[in-house]
Amino acid sequence: MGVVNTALSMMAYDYPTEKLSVYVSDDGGSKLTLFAFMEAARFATHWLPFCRKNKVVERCPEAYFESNPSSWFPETDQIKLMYETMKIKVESVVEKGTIPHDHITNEQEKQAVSRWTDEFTQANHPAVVQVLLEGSKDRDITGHTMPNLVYVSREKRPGSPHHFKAGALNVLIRVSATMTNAPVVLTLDSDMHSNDPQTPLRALCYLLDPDMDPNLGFVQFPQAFHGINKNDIYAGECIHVYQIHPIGMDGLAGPFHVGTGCFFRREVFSGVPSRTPGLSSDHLVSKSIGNKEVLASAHHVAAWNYENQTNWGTKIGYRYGSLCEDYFTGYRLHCEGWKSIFCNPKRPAFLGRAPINLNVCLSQSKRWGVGLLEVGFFKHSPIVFGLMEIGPLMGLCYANYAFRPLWSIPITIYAFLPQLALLKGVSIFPKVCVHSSISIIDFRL
Ligand SMILES: O=c1ccn([C@@H]2O[C@H](COP(=O)(O)OP(=O)(O)O[C@H]3O[C@H](CO)[C@@H](O)[C@H](O)[C@H]3O)[C@@H](O)[C@H]2O)c(=O)[nH]1
Ligand SMILES: [Mn+2]
Repeated sequence: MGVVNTALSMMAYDYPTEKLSVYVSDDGGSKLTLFAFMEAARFATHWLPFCRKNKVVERCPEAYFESNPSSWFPETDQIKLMYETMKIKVESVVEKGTIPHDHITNEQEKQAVSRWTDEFTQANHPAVVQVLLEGSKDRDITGHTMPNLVYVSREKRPGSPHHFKAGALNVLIRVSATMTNAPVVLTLDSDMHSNDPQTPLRALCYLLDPDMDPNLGFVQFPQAFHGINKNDIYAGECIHVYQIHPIGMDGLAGPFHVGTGCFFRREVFSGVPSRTPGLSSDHLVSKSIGNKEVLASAHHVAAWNYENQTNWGTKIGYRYGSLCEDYFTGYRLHCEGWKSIFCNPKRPAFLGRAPINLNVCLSQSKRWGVGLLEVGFFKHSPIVFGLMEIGPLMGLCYANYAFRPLWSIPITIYAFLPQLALLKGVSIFPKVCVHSSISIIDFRL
């Protein structure tokens, strides 16, 4: 239900629905996820007008109902019941691992689910691009246009590299380019939700401002979290990464990309003209997203071998080669001359989940450590490539992170050495001579 809430909170943005398209990437390739989104699409036709009519600020349904809103509207009980029913239905389907026949209500849904044949596995399956809501056709219960909602599960074949999240995002960039090709793209992780319906307007204020540097490539919002334990014992909030350093970098070429909560100009991903003419950032999509041709090209660009012999991952799209694809991609964009801006409104634009147990925390730290060193010690190292491309200060900012995992060596030594020295009675610090003298500092007012 987490990712359903992510999508619903974005679909309910205060933004003309006919100009809004939400693409969901399911890297697990599960028909249960597709089912959850079919249900979400139905619920959205009630949720969106409810939020609009009552000017609800908290547009993530789970967070809204959890917050026990003080201003209870006449329809709140009804919509809450609707949400709870959907949640129970989806959770029971996920628990059973299969979708009962009576849960499939129309031919279109039946056809979509039938693509999960016996051979369909998580690591070996064709691309699935399913339009769940089509702005030009679907209406909410008040007759208002719905935003587009598209489910995407890219093709996976055993033995072929899929490049983790960077690969998934590149597929979404291409699929959205063939279907709607909006000039601004927001990326949001599945463990986050929008916390402020005005956020697109804030980002557009920067991106559309004629006085702004035309090289402004992305507007980065900080990551903020909910559900962190009181003392945040695993330092999951990472305030220096998400709040402090970006403010400093904002005075230079701009903050780094932190993987989520970021509005990009689509152009930044185009790098050089791409293989399919329809994928250039300025082409206008004239056909509806349900059109057969459009769907065919969406499936084509989500194929496992589409990127072979192309510049995807090297010169265009999210860059491959580091487990920290966000840091690496932002860095390469800065090196190409793009600028970024930090937008940190009082009410957090997005809220997400941070690691709250040791296991998750360690595996995240390990992944980040490996990802950062992959940048530090290879071809595009900030201390060589970076210093030349973005100058000493930005180069230093990026190098600070690329080599940060090396701190683990002195820190580990420091954690054990004093205790060992104490047990052995060896002094590890230089001896200090204490002279028997007394100094008096006399302050007079
Ligand atoms: O093969 C993969 C792996 C991950 N994801 C998605 O990537 C996102 C982030 O993954 P998560 O497990 O939440 O990683 P975190 O460590 O919490 O993520 C932080 O660090 C990542 C870089 O390591 C960034 O991409 C994230 O934006 C940043 O929040 C999620 O939406 C996943 O669904 C994929 O789509 N495919
Ligand atoms: Mn996460």
